[in-house]
Amino acid sequence: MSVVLVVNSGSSSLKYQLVDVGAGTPLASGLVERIGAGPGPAAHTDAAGRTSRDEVSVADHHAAFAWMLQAFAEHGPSLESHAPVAVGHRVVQGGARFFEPTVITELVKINIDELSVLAPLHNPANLAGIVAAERAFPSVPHVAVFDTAFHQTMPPAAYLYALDRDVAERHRIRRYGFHGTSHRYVSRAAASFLDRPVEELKLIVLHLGNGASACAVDGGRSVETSMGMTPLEGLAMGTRSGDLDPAIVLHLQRRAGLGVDEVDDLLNKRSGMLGLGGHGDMRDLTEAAEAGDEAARTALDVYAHRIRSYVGAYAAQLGRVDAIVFTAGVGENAPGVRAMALAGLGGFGVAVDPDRNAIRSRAARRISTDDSRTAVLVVPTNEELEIARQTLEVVGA
Ligand SMILES: Nc1ncnc2c1ncn2[C@@H]1O[C@H](COP(=O)(O)OP(=O)(O)O)[C@@H](O)[C@H]1O
Ligand SMILES: CC(=O)OP(=O)(O)O
Ligand SMILES: [Mg+2]
Repeated sequence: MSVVLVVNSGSSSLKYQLVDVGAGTPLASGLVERIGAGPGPAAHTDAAGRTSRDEVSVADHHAAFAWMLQAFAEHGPSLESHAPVAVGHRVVQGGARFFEPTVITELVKINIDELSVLAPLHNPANLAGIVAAERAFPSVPHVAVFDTAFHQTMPPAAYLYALDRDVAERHRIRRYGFHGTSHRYVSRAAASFLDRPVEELKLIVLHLGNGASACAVDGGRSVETSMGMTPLEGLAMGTRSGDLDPAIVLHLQRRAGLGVDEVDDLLNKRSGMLGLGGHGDMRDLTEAAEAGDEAARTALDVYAHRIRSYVGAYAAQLGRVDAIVFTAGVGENAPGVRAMALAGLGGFGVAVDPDRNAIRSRAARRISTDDSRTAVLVVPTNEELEIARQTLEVVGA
């Protein structure tokens, strides 16, 4: 059995999953929240799906790992009989430097740290998780799997901003794209569902989670994606604005008197569905909209409108679309959002079947009508399994 521990360290959370890569199944998973911010929820789920919940005050990522080790010891499975052969880390920003999963050395850590200027909200937390995990698991290799890696195949026409070339190069300003691990996994899973080689397919993948991004996948390679230099660009998200006129940022500083950090906070944490509709969580937002809340309804309209714009743009870039694929928390679980996003596209050969769309399932499925020229699919993502597989490949276990 090849067991890999997958770690996704956020600024205030630690998510982990122990994966049996051969079987493709999780042996355990868990989450510690509100790291460094007083008492917060923590949960550990064992292989049988039993979840034990706790309320913990963890000061930092080291303490979060200590909680995790304790949870394994108390609730299983045992990390002695299911010892991980490697630890795979989600790292958000790999810049133009990392385009493959990479065994973590001191030099790699310096590079991840240095790339923090391009992902100040993500890379420092990823690095803190790596350092803590190395201490908890000192005798196995640690591997970084980058969100940006899959998008390194984008052509310059897609990744360049129309900025002064010297300024852009000096500051490494370009589109990097994120959620690559998910876009890669889902595009392959969609191909396998359609029973066609991914090399033959032109796909639009819509990863709609708390963060959200669209990706045009041509022959299995990312050719365009909606997130840019940072995960702020593109679709409207739970709390992030997505696309804006850049002059708005200047206006907020010049006229509204906001400082740089205040603008950063506004655009990343208080905008999107939260800012427009009062709820950053799609479940709460759709509930409010159904109860007649006008602001929530309008926010949903904006969310769907933005997705439709990207679908149209990517269809034009690809020249043909074999399938549009919904994934992640919202994409997998919110039929109303899926229907709104693709409404009115019948003239372009995209037709969602309302009955198929309403079916709740955890399996990959088709939700388009039989005569829809473009298939519309729901394909659950599994970033942890993909990270575990790539980790195992690099360490050659
Ligand atoms: N049944 C559901 N209906 C609507 N939205 C859902 C449902 N389940 C989860 N979501 C939404 O999915 C989002 C979280 O997606 P997820 O992929 O888990 O995010 P992330 O990994 O980026 O934290 C939240 O907005 C949540 O409300
Ligand atoms: C990169 C990114 O936006 O990640 P998440 O969706 O997990 O916030
Ligand atoms: Mg996610």
